[in-house]
Amino acid sequence: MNRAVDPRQLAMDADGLAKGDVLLSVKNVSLRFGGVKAITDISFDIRKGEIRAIIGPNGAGKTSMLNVINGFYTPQEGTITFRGEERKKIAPYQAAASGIARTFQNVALFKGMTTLDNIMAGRTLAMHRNFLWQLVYFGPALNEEIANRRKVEEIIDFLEIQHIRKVPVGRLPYGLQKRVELGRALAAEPSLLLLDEPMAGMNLEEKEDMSRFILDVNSQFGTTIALIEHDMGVVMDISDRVVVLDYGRKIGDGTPDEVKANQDVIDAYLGVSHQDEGEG
Ligand SMILES: Nc1ncnc2c1ncn2[C@@H]1O[C@H](COP(=O)(O)OP(=O)(O)OP(=O)(O)O)[C@@H](O)[C@H]1O
Repeated sequence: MNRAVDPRQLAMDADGLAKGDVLLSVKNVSLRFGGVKAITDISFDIRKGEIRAIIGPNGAGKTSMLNVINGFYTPQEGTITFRGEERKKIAPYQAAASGIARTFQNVALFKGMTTLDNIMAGRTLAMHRNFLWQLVYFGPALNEEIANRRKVEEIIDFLEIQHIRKVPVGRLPYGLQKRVELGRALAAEPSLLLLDEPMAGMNLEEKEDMSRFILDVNSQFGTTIALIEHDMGVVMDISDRVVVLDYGRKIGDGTPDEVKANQDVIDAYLGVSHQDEGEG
């Protein structure tokens, strides 16, 4: 008998989700530091295959939200559901092992190590074999090492950083360090990539390059991306959907056009220049 194949099935990958399915959902999350309410009762979701931006003024709770998603902080209330698994608490290494990778506001790399070694370090997470296994099964372990190196070289080619592969990252300009950090996160082959201000401190050309790489990671690797970014031009250009926070609360959620037309968002954030705000 010839059974009809669900076309969505063909688009599914290892996690059993198709493009557009909910990959991660944040439900009624609240996070406090003593008396400071960093996040208050926030809910939103991230769909597989999309680029989702989280925006808002300084102190709105954006980084705290990423830290909840990847297990750095445990919220006092609410839950996170990732690939259908609901959880209240997860350790960062478990989040990483389950397919969530991230970059940081201030580049987090081993500054004395080369580009190649930093990206190789990011690959460690994808190595499933432990040291004892490698001792006993030297041959397969060697093959795994070769496969890992191949993947790392693929990422280096993809990010166009061949010329700096042997350079210690501490000697690189900031824009390139950010690109290496993206490579380090990609090396783990994440299904969800969290980027905390990937364009911060970059000039226009570097921002354009980074935007292109983010779009290419999304389209070529199929990686779902959630990013925090203050450059509204970039956010509105590259994001599928945007969630807007203000004083720890969600005040808007939708496509870039919907968010741009949302009066609460205009009043709280888009109406004032972020620059002016920081200087005030
Ligand atoms: N570890 C912490 N201890 C105490 N308060 C914190 C901590 N982390 C964040 N906060 C507070 O929580 C609130 C939200 O901070 P958060 O860094 O998440 O905002 P943000 O939107 O990422 O800001 P920015 O755009 O400036 O990075 C702020 O009032 C901040 O001072």
